[in-house]
Amino acid sequence: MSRHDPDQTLLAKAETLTEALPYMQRYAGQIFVVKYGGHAMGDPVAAKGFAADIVLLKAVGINPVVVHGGGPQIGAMLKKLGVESSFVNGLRVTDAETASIAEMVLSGAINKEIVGWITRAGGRAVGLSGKDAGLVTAEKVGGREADPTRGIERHVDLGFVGDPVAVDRAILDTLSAAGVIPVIAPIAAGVDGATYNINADTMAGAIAAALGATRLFLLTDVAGVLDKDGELLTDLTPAQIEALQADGTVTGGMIPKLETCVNAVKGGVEAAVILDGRVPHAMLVEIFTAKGAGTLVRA
Ligand SMILES: Nc1ncnc2c1ncn2[C@@H]1O[C@H](COP(=O)(O)OP(=O)(O)O)[C@@H](O)[C@H]1O
Ligand SMILES: CC(=O)N[C@@H](CCC(=O)OP(=O)(O)O)C(=O)O
Repeated sequence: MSRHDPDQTLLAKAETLTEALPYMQRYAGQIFVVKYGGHAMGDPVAAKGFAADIVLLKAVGINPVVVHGGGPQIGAMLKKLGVESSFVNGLRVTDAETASIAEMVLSGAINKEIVGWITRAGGRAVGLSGKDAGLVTAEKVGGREADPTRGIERHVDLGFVGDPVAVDRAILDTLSAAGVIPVIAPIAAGVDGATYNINADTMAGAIAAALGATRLFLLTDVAGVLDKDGELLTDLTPAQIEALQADGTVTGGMIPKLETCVNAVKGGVEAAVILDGRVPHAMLVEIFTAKGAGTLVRA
């Protein structure tokens, strides 16, 4: 066969590229915030694929901003060090020792690992946390939980758990303009100078809203939001999400995730997508094909 004979496989690949072209043109210059969850990053092959996808976004003119989690990895380190840990409504109760271990795992180990993956995939990445260049300022959250004995909610002190209350985007704009992909750990300083541990979904949502991002991607370990029969819900509005929470279809870690999506789209993000970070190139399918992947939340 000559080098120029038509090859159906190659033609299909070329068609994939032409199908992607209108999306590349539409999204060039826009910001996509990608949250990479601790559960999604477990598999090294998937992690490599994730890094290649991020580098591809940058190569076609999109400005990706990565915010990562690491809940399971913090849990493993706390266990190794013999420190007890508990969660209230999906948030880790964080005393001073836990905050320092969370910072070590998130800003130290995981952040640099992701920067390494992106570098090996041919991109240029810089790792930072909310502390760097005053990117994010945190405020202590007021935790609440149900009191089963009295049938009402009671106040619980979550310690050094923070909510992002201000985002200074200057450092992100500088990095993006220099062709660098920012990789952000969900740790920030409070106005009181203390170190706060922030839920990574919440951190990603606040950064996406502050940047006026076109998309917020939350990469996790399920195909998206599932209904009571386990079927994927491909599109949701804030009103539908409220109903899913009220009837108990959505529980556990999916609750703060959907709240983040609702806050992001109400805060000006065009759409937020929850999708499976373990499925190779799920994000590319969602961005560059008509079919899409995961659950898309729109105002
Ligand atoms: N209706 C639902 N659809 C999909 N996942 C759900 C639903 N309700 C609860 N979940 C749970 O939410 C989890 C995702 O949240 P979480 O474990 O916090 O992810 P991550 O660590 O990636 O942030 C899923 O693995 C699933 O167990
Ligand atoms: C306050 C709080 O809960 N912080 C989280 C931060 C990491 C995180 O959110 O990681 P995932 O996205 O992998 O769950 C924690 O300590 O686990």
